[in-house]
Amino acid sequence: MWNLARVAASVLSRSRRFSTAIPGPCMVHKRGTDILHDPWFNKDTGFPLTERDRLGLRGLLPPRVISFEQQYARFMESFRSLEKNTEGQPNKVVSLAKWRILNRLHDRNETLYYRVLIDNIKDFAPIIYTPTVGLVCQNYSGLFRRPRGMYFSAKDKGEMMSMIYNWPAQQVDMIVLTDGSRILGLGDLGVQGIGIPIGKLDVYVAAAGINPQRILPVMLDVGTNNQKLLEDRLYLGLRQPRLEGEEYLSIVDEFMEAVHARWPKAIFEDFQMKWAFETLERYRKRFCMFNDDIQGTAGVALAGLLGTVRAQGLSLTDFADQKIVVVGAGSAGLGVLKMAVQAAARMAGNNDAFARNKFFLLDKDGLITKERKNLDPAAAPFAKDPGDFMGLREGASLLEVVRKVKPHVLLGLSGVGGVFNEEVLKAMRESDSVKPAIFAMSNPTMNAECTAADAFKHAGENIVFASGSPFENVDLGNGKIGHVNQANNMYLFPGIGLGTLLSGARFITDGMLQQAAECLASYMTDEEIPKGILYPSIDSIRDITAEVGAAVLRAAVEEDLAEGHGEVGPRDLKHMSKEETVEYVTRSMWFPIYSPLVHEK
Ligand SMILES: NC(=O)c1ccc[n+]([C@@H]2O[C@H](COP(=O)([O-])OP(=O)(O)OC[C@H]3O[C@@H](n4cnc5c(N)ncnc54)[C@H](O)[C@@H]3O)[C@@H](O)[C@H]2O)c1
Ligand SMILES: O=C(O)C[C@H](O)C(=O)O
Ligand SMILES: [Mg+2]
Repeated sequence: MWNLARVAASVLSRSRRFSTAIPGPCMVHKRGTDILHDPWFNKDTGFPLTERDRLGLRGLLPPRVISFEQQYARFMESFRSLEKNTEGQPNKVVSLAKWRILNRLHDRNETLYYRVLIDNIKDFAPIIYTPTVGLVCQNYSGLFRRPRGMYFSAKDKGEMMSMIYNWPAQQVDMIVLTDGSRILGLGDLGVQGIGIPIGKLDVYVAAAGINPQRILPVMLDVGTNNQKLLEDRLYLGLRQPRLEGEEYLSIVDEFMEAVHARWPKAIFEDFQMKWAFETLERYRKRFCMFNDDIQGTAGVALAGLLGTVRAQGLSLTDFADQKIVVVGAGSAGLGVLKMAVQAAARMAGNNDAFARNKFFLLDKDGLITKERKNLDPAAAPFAKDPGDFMGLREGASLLEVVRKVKPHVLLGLSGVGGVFNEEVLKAMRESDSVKPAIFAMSNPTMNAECTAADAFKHAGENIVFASGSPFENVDLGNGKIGHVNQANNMYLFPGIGLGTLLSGARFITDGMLQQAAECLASYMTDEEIPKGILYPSIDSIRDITAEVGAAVLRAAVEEDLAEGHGEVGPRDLKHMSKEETVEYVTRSMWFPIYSPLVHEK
């Protein structure tokens, strides 16, 4: 059950900072320029003289040794001057320039890259992740300089088991995989979608402290149906239409078996988008995997929805009475509905039918009812009986639904920018809630269902607002601020991944995901919530991830799924208190500092 007592405990733990122990030595099998060209080991001008001797680097670098702090300051200075020099230029130009400077550092020196990323996560997350990552994917073939991650294509059929051994790392803990068929709200971007696994795994490193030597971004290229890309002479992917049906699944099956054979404990995240539900069902009991668009998004949205109940001064059990209009019946929207209905049903004493009654689902053809032709089986459980709510008919428009339902929450996961137009937002003024909530969760920024400014302007100043991509807070005048929340699955996926990894569980269960959502929901205090602050600041993402990771780990222990990780076995995990589990998760996070390098043949 949703437990407000957690709130107090979680606030206490927020003062705790992650520790930075003195690093142990790191074995390296290379020497000389090979080390300088390897971003995992490269320290640029930071190699101490003794290490330069040991590793055959003397003379390959300018003589002065620069400290890590100085290197950090130098990078930040160049970043700030780039910001200044690009002031006033089009958004796209500025965003790509910022991405390039970070990407160059990523390619050269990962330790420094992840350190600046962690320390400046609020500023840099929008560059390496949403929304700029969308722009990077759209332009990937032109931006391409060097590969990152692995590419498996339909042409590799029969070869994947051996290909997987081409990856240089001995151990991989976390894999993010896409087939590029639905990249944010930008559609099919084919091989260019690799930017998403790269960006998500950067967030895994920054937020969850997954060791960057143990991550693997993967693109599964089965073709693209994007005609523009197929005709683009720079396009780097397979120039063929997407494989479908059994042909498609046989490629994914082969890939899954190949990876599992080498790293049976690796966790997969964010599975194929178009095939999201089918692959989730197909693999979730055989492999340690989850689908972030379905499951991560659901948890983050649910945490926000529960926050809106608290913001209205109601008790959490009142969630069961909230009327929620979900716009978008894809992998994300259906995932949110499923989890929200389960939570509402629990609160209403397991009355599933009662809970469903309060949810309204729309897609591009309007309100989904049981009369819908070719009703998607995944949407069927949420389809309304036509006419049963104030005469709402099959295909009713969003405006009509909002006007009649007067929902407490309007939640968009449609991928369509601007569908919450002025009329729809104005209709939300008639909401039955004292603090109506508007969640424009589609990414990137251009695809958000509305902007933050429009939401406060048209729906009123008393709303609670959340968006998938970041927006600035809105100045409402007279010293009042309209707070903008970022309802993005980045609040949960790092903790789900890290908690699962440390638990050693072989599967990710609904119970583990529910605990993750519940943990995030209880993170905000009773002082913050009435101000419309539903999620913590991204600045505290490591602390949040430690809490979420611990919640996931403890759920795995409770379900008897935990097999332990490294030296810490299942019995140790069982005996850890909640606080000790959070400490353990925090201690397990990799933190970027230069380790002494020792050459080994
Ligand atoms: N904030 C987050 O954490 C988060 C997480 C996952 C997905 N998303 C975003 O959600 C969006 C959708 O993702 P998805 O995987 O569900 O995509 P999808 O393609 O599976 O589903 C899109 C759905 O929107 C519906 N739709 C299209 N046009 C519409 C319109 N004009 N009015 C109403 N509905 C309309 C479609 O019919 C479909 O049901 C994307 O923009 C994605 O970036 C955000
Ligand atoms: O990538 C994001 O920012 C969130 C989500 O996974 C999405 O697909 O939009
Ligand atoms: Mg996604």
